[in-house]
Order: sequence, then structure tokens, then C-alpha cells
Amino acid sequence: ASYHPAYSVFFGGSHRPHYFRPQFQQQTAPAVNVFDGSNAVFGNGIGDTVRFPAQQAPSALDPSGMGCGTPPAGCTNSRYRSFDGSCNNLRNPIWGTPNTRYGRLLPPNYGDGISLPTRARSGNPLPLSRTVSLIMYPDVNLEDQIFTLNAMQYGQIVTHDMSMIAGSTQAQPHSTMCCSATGQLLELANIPEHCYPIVLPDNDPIVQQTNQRCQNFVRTITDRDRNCVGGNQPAEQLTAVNAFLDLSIVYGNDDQTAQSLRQFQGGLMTVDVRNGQTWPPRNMNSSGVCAIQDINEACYMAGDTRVNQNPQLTILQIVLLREHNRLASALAAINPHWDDETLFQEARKINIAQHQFITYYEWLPIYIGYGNSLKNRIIYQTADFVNDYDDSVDPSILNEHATAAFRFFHSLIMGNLDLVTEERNSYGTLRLSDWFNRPQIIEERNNFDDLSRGLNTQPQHASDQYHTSEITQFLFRAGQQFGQDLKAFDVQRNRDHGLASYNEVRQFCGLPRASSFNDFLDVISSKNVEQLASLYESPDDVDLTVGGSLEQLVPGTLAGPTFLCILTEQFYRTRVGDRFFFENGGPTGFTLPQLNEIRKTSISRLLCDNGNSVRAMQPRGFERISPSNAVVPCEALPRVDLSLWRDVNGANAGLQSGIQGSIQSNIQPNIQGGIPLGHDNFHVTQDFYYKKK
Ligand code: HEM
Repeated sequence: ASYHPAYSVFFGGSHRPHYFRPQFQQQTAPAVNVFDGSNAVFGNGIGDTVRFPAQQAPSALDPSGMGCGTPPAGCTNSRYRSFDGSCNNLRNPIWGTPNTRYGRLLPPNYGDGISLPTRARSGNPLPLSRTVSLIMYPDVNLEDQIFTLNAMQYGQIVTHDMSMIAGSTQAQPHSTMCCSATGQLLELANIPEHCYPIVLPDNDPIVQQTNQRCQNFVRTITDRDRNCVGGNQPAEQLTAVNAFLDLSIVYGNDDQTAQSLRQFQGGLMTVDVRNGQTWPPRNMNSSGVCAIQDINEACYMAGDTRVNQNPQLTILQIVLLREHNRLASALAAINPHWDDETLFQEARKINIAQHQFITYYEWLPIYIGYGNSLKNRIIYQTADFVNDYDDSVDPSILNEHATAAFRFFHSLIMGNLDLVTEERNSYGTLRLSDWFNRPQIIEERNNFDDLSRGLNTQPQHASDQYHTSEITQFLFRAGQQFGQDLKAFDVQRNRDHGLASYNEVRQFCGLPRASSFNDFLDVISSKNVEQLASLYESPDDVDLTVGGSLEQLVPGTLAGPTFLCILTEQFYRTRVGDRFFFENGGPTGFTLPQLNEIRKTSISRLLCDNGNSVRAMQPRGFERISPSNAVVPCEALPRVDLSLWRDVNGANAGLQSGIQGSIQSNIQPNIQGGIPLGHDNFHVTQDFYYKKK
């Protein structure tokens, strides 16, 4: 593929490798200092209380002065994360917490400048989102040649860990989307499910189903948004979950949920036992979260309300839940003197670290490229700590990321889920739309293991504009003939959130601004440019979700340049804005030997250790099985040696690792890279990417 020279500024051998940072920082809200230093009491050590004024100083960008979250009165300088993410940033303790605003790269583009969904520049309505979906996102079944369905599925785990629109189709209960002028959350009782009128010819089956119940919806949102922003500030949507990559999908986003999921014995999470296997506890209030047909069918409870959404998502949630209990039990055997709280928190800390390692080092390079990740300081080649925490970086999830760029990967979804034996024979398949919000199927027969192997065997759908009709015609059909259209939702959300246009973001990301549709030809095929010109009045009207999804992929990544720019920025912030990121040394971190054990983990080993009786996997589970990635017995895959967590002095585990960690972190960390990491995962991946380029 030929690329516009502008790309090389971003992704090629640039003289300015960290292109994103300075430019992005200008555009985003300046850090609001909670303290001026004089009244701050920073603790010197773990367990001290860090005090700060209960309310932040107002700023132009945050008229309420406190986002929408309720700031805690003080932070305990704990060695463990809070469940809601508060006090991760000690200067801005509500950064990244639930019910705070999404971040934004560019100012919103609301139809009325404040809160109405985006309109065409002429004032006319934009093409209907359902029409855009039908024309631009047809169902053409193309397989990814390299990556497995697990690369898609882990992506959904990552996104559920990072954000959820408050009030979305799946947020339970339907809560708020923005904050009042005084900074209070507005509770939105009795708002119907978040969906949109889609006015299309009456014979469109989805329209028939959804129009009726959505007819008053846009009006309600508009009134609410005006209230929320005091009438003169643009609305900002709220995310219902904490922004950190902290397995909140397993542990919950608040203390109450976390408590309800714990057994308070042996550090364990509560599980139900059936057929000799452990399963998440039953959700006694299945209405709205499950579409079960019989009250005896499973409907699970987890840290995230979306856990039941599709069988493969539920499998990964269960794997991560079982991993917690596996770790807690192993730690209890190694350190019999540890109490429930220490076992729970240490197991949680290891589980989160493994998840962060898999996400950043095994999964993310597939999506955003290995070289790009290295260059932008998102991953490092090192066997040392990486102390890159920056308390001026706001970890909030960007609206452009959650509502446009990251949703592009709905393209990777397959409409069928293969059941695969230990011999890697695919003997059957499940139709995705038969099993939305109906997880019982994974407890039947050998399905748990067969679907796990399917995840690592079946290819994902290619990253392109084509989408399975299982999500564009049959989403959540719950036994009906037709369901909803996820891509129509994606386009409509873009407008409801008033995202800056494709052309604006394109320019922001360093590509030339288009003044005619033909100017898009540098990155979009002529057929797609023609279709855009037939749908939209002006190149400035093209929705970010739509334009970005049509760009040719940057080699070695699964995204075009504009989405890649957004994704890269988000994953930078998610890492550098997390005081507890697993590679940081210091009092909240691991010892260096422990950290290098964490770096041995892999998605395949997780599936091996937490299946019912999975006996073999290929080493790189996100890559399809091949002679260079052949299935091997589980024991042959590297595993974290927990004996390094042996508490020799009988001291509290965290304190032990904290002391060692802080001593180690005095050694100048190697954050420039260069020391090869003794881990196979990305060596091969790296070769592959460079070859492909
Ligand atoms: C079978 C797989 C999947 C299904 C059925 C699914 C379905 C959905 C649904 C129903 C929504 C909410 C739509 C709305 O109300 O606006 C959503 C949101 C989203 N999805 Fe997916 N999805 C899947 C996989 C993925 C994957 C693989 C990714 C990325 C790698 C992804 C990224 C997102 C993002 C970023 C959002 C918005 C999150 C937010 O609310 O902030 N999804 N998805």
C-alpha cells in the first residue's frame, strides 16, 4: 500500500518519535491541582493519609469543579488500588473514577453547539445511521489470516475494563450521562433503554421493532443535557466504570460490588460449584441483563454488568475469575500465615498485573503495531522496572476512543463460534445471536473447554469495513427473528456524543484536511469515497466513526492512521496515568524478580490453567496455530512462579514486596529499552511485523 508522507511523521522512522504528546497536551484540560502544596499532607509511607480539600477548584473546562464523581475526603496511601480507581492519582483523586466525564481530544460538534446530536453543516439531518450501516458495513465473511478469535475477544475484555457509557444499552441500572451545573449526578429514573429512532422505509425489520419504543428518547436526552450543563457549556457524557485497566470487570467498580463478590475466606472470590467446576455466582436479578428462557438457566454476576453478553466474553470473564482463586489458593499454601485480606489483595494485584502484561505486550501490539507501541513508549524492551508514571496525565477514556476508534473492532467479530476438541477438530458451531445474554450454553457438555479451544483456533474476522449480520441485523434478538444493529448504534452514538468530524480528527492526527471528497483518496478507496460522497453533503459532515473505519490499515496494525492515532494516545494515557501500572517499581509495585515472573504469563497459559480440562495450547494464543506456533502441552508453556511471593520474614506480603520494590526502584530504571525481555511472545510477533512492513 502507498501511504501519504504524513504517516511517516507518525509511524515511520521519525525525527520526532513522540509526536502525539506535546500536541495532545495542548488540546486537553490542564491538570487541576487539588493542592497548592501548602495545605497538602503527603504521607511518607504506605498507610498514611493524604488529605486534600473535598472539592476541587473550578476551572473553565469543569464548571462544577468536581467532574461528576464524589471526591473522597482523603486518600489512604494504600499499597493496593481502590475498587473505583479513586486516589490512584493523589493530586486529582477522582481522575478515572466511575461517573466522571469521558476525555476529549477535540471540542464537541453538537448540532446546537451544546447537546443536540450532530447535524450536517448545512443544518440538514445527516444520513440515517441505519442507512449508513446498510451501505458501508455489509456482511462479507473474510477471515483474518494471522490472528485468532481470541484477539477479538480479549479486545472486548479490555474495552469493558476501560469504559461503559452511563445509560447505554447495557449499563444497569440506567444511570446518568452527564452532570448538573452544581456537579451532582442526575439520576434518570424511568428513562427507556438507550436507543434511537431510526427512520427508514417501513419494511426495514429493525426499524419496525425499535421505532416505537424509542420515539420519545431523543427529546429526553436533550432536555437532560441542557440541565446537566447549565445551558451554556457543551455536554459531556459520563462513563459508568473506572478507566483503569484493573480487572474491574472481575472485582467491580465500587466497594459494595467488590464486597458482594468476595467470599471473605482464604482471599477467594465467591463461586458456585456445579459439575465439579466453579462458576460465577448467580445474578438473582436477571431481568435486563439476561435473556434467559427458563429461570433455571445460568445468568451470572461479576464486576461488570455486561458479563453475560456473549459466550466467549463470559468464558474469558470466568477464566480471569478462576485465575484469582487459583492465585489466592496457591499464595495461601505458600504463606499459610496470611489473612483473607492479604491473600485477596495480593492475588488481585498479581491477576491485574498479568492482565496488564497480556494486554500491553501480547494483545496491544497486534492492534496498534509493535514498532508503533515501542516508539510511543507504550511498551518497552526491558527486564527492569519502567517508572514512567506521570501524575499530570489524565487516565480518563477519550470519547473519540470509546465512541469511535475502539468500536471499529466490531469488525473482528465472527457470527459463529467454533467448538473444538483437544485434537483441534472443529465439530460444531454456535450461532452468535442464539446466545446473546444466555450463558447457560457454556455449562453444557464440554462446551467450556471446546469454546476456549475455539477461541484460540478459529480465526477472527478480518479488520475491515465488513461486519457479520449477527451484529448488524440480529444483535440481542432474544429469540425474535430480527434484532438490533450494532453499527447503526455506533454511528448514532458518534452523533449523540457530538464527536468532532472525521475531517477534523484526521487533520488533528497529522493528515491533510480534505476540502473535497476526493481529498480522502489518500487513505480511502475510490469506491468508498464515492459512497461517502453519495451519503454526505460535504466532506466536513463525514462522521468520525465512518470515515475512520474506511481507511486503509497502517501495515502491521489493525487500524487506519486516524484511529491508530487515537488508540495510541489512549493506551499511552492508560499506562502512564496509572500509578499502579504493573511495571512501576516503588512501594506499590513488585520486586524486580517478581515483575520478571509476571512477564512470563500468556493468554494461552491462562486458558490452560483455568479450563475444565484443557491440556494443550499453542504458545501465542492470539495467533493462529501454525508450524511455528504449534499446540504444545500446557506444562510446556511458561508460568509465573509464585514461590517468589514467599513471605520469608512472616511480614505482610505487600509490605515485603513494597520495601524491596522501593529499594529496587532507586536504581535508575531502564526506560529507553534495549535489554531484550526473556519472553518469546513478542520476538516472533516483532519479526512478523517487520517482515510485513
Ligand atoms: C461479540 C462481540 C461484541 C459485541 C456483541 C459487542 C456489542 C456492543 C454493544 C451492544 C455495545 C453498546 C452499544 C451502544 O449502546 O452504543 C458496545 C460498545 C462498545 N464496544 Fe463492543 N461488542 C463486541 C466486541 C467488541 C470488541 C472486540 C471491541 C474492541 C476491541 C469492542 C469495543 C466496544 C467499545 C469501545 C464500546 C463502547 C464502550 C463504552 O460504552 O464506552 N466491542 N459493544
